[in-house]
Amino acid sequence: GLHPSHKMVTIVKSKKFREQHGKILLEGQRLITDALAAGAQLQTLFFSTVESLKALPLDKLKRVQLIKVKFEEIKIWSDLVTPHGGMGIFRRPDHAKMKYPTVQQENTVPLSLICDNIRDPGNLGTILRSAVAAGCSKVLITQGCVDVWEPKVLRAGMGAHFRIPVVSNLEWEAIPNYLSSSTVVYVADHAYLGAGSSGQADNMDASGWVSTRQHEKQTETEYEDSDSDGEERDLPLELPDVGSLRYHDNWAQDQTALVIGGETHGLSLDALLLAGKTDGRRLYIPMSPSVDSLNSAMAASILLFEGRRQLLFRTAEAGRD
Ligand SMILES: C[S@@+](CC[C@H](N)C(=O)[O-])C[C@H]1O[C@@H](n2cnc3c(N)ncnc32)[C@H](O)[C@@H]1O
Repeated sequence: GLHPSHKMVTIVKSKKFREQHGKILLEGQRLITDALAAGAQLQTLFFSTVESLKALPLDKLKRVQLIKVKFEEIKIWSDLVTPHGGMGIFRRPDHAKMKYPTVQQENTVPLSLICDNIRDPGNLGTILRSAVAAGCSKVLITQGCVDVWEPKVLRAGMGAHFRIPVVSNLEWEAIPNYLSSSTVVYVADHAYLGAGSSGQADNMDASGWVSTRQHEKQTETEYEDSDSDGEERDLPLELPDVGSLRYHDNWAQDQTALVIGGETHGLSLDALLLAGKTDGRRLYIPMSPSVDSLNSAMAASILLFEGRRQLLFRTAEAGRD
């Protein structure tokens, strides 16, 4: 029969357990090492050979419950093809208490990523991996997204969770608390709406919204889901008139945040409202007319690397005079 730990691992893999007990499961030597280096707290480690233990920082294993199991058992539990280095049960990391790699911190640009309704774990992990590679300073993840500690997200993230602050489970109202007050929020949108009347202060009423409703079709299809949590809320009578820029136009100037929408739900109304409030724009990657939209992770990568390029270029320009 199976080792009693089998049940334990199966349970730790469930979202309910992660939420109720504040624990996560990490597999493989690389991820476990990354997590330990960032200060995540390992509680229980399942390992199959003493060899695999040696690859881990021994000083960090002092107060850890070590459980030796047969390699065959780890293979049954693991999502990895070659699950060397075992499986560790960690306390769910608190971004405020983590220590991220210095080389990563030295290479960030003032670019934050906000994930909105990303439901697919492979996409979310891929997006995190790109965000780290593009030198984002942090990633904010709203409640409409898949759990960032789900094994598939961790696997696709390739250690991204332990390289920059990833703040998850956020309500939209809390997002501004994680952005400096000068941050301009841009939203990735596969629909190109033209310049809109954004920026033309004479069209705006006192609240900063403009009162033209140019894009009837979009307001009906894209935002149907924005209040599906059953909560009654006062929607603005008009959508904020947030105009579009192409991704290669100048947008990343100073403190910048980028919102990426989900696979089926797209952008939320909250995202657009925040873009409107901060004088941001929609960002559009021009596509062949036969294509409706790009995959969320693909769009995120293109925009993040372009944002990085623009931010670095501006810094270089400023440094010259
Ligand atoms: C698959 S698309 C969303 C499609 C969804 N059915 C909808 O109606 O909104 C996923 C997300 O990727 C981003 N995206 C996709 N294609 C894009 C493009 N060409 N330009 C800018 N962002 C794009 C947007 O943030 C979008 O919400």
